[in-house]
Amino acid sequence: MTRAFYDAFSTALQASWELSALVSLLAGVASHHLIFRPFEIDGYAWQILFIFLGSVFIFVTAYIQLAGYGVMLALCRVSLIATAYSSGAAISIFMYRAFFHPLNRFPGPFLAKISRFYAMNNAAKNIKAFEDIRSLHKKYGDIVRVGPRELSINRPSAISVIYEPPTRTTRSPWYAQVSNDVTKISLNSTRVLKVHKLRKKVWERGLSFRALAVYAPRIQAKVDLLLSKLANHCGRPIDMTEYAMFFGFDVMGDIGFSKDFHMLELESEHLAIKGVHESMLAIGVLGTVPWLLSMISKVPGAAASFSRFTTWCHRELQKKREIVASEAAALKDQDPRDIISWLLKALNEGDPSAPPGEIAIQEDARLLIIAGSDTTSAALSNALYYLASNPKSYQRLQAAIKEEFPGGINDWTYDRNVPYLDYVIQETLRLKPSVPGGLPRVTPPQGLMIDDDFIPGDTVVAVPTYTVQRDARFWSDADAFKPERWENLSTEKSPWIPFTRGQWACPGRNLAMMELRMALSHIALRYSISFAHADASKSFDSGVMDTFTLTLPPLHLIFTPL
Ligand code: HEM
Repeated sequence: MTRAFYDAFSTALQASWELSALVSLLAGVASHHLIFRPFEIDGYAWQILFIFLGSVFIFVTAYIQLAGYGVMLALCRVSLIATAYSSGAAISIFMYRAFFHPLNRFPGPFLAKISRFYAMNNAAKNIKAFEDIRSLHKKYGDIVRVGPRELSINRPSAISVIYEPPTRTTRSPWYAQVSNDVTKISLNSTRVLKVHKLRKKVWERGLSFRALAVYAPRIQAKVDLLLSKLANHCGRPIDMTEYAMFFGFDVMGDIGFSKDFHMLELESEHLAIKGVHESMLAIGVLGTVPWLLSMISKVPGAAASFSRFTTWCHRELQKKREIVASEAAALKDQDPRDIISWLLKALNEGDPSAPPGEIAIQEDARLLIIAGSDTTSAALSNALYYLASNPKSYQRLQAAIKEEFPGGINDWTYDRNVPYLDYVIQETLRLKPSVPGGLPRVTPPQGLMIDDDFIPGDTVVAVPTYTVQRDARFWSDADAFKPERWENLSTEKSPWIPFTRGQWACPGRNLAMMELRMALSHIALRYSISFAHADASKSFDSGVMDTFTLTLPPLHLIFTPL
């Protein structure tokens, strides 16, 4: 058998140059249809590259050893084979995507059909993927082919079909950038429905109303600290993007780990958090081509700045473990005091909803800081931007809060409901959702129907959050900030999805609302707000970047005491 293979291989090597090129070309076409197309290879880019290079090496050696070629001739011959193979694969990919793909009946830019590099090129130009998608929908309609196998679907009816139970969609390969191994990834990267559902339970406990009651005084303390910084800057410009970011991370450090980043106190960014922010731009651009981001993130040193944050999280997790172990007996009947302790408690008690392994809890530790900080900070800055831009809405907010708390700040308690405050937050998250892009899901093999449109199986679909939340067909005066519109609207029945919906929805929604309500009501009771200079409003609005979460430019405001 081995001998027969050896003889056949040697004979094949002797084939004419034309025949070798033709066979290699066909092998490229076959690889596309038998491997690249049916299998999810996004996470294996390095392996594929190494197999390709390894094959080149084996062929060069074989031509020299078995066919008696000189080195130069062997290199030329193998270059021809490699080029023919790559061309076969590339031509096949191009032809299939451009002319034979089941998504061909959906409109979209021609280059988007061919490659995700189209989206990457757009994202790299202005880092405003959410605006790019909105323009595509204006041009092409409700369903746009935004990638070879990607559809963006700007319809309220698509929200329930794609995201809400009993949807049969799953998370797309975008979520597999770290790994597909459920023991090595965070909740947010988990794509297996059953595993995700189980893991989500412990997060829901750690972010339940009962848990929030334990965290509330510490959030209040951070609000007080933020207010003291505003008092120090009274009447002078302050960059609220920066201070809202300090606030968001300090809160998550505290209720996530019972650890203080001291960013508000020191008025500077913690080194570990700087690492996160330095990586955001790359995520915004490279995230448009998931296999490339996955590939680059595996290059040693490529994620150096992010690894400062990873190191911080691992160290804090380790310390926390020791604290939880030493306090276990004393605190037996008490609820954990921070989110990571809920996860550790589940792990220690063998609860099936605990992170399934050491790496999984490390990933969750990172997730809890990242998911909870920039999202809430962006919402706070954006709310202040809209309130400064719309003095009437701000006065109405102040009046509504004063009506509930006639004694002012000393009278304030969290348990009293101020509907207009929630309308302000909802309207802010409608116009500027902290996660503005559509969250990609894969349709089940049998496909699915959205109204009368059949979406084929294995298609990556998403409802573009920013676009659907600003569509004039679903919102009157869609681009205007009008908190009062929420008097007659429900967040669940409108195409309002800043926290997304269903099983994958944000478990931190109530915590975010708590932080935002506390911060905004305290500010409204104490200060009037205005822009620091004529350009402050415009430059803030136009400088927003889509780096998966929003990255905001400086927001220069002046707070004047009432
Ligand atoms: C205004 C603030 C916030 C917004 C707009 C927001 C939005 C979102 C969105 C859209 C997702 C889905 C992401 C995806 O599927 O890829 C998500 C997931 C998540 N969020 Fe939030 N979030 C906010 C605040 C928070 C806070 C304060 C926490 C607290 C830790 C948090 C924790 C999480 C977690 C753990 C997930 C992953 C959920 C899962 O995979 O099932 N978020 N968030």
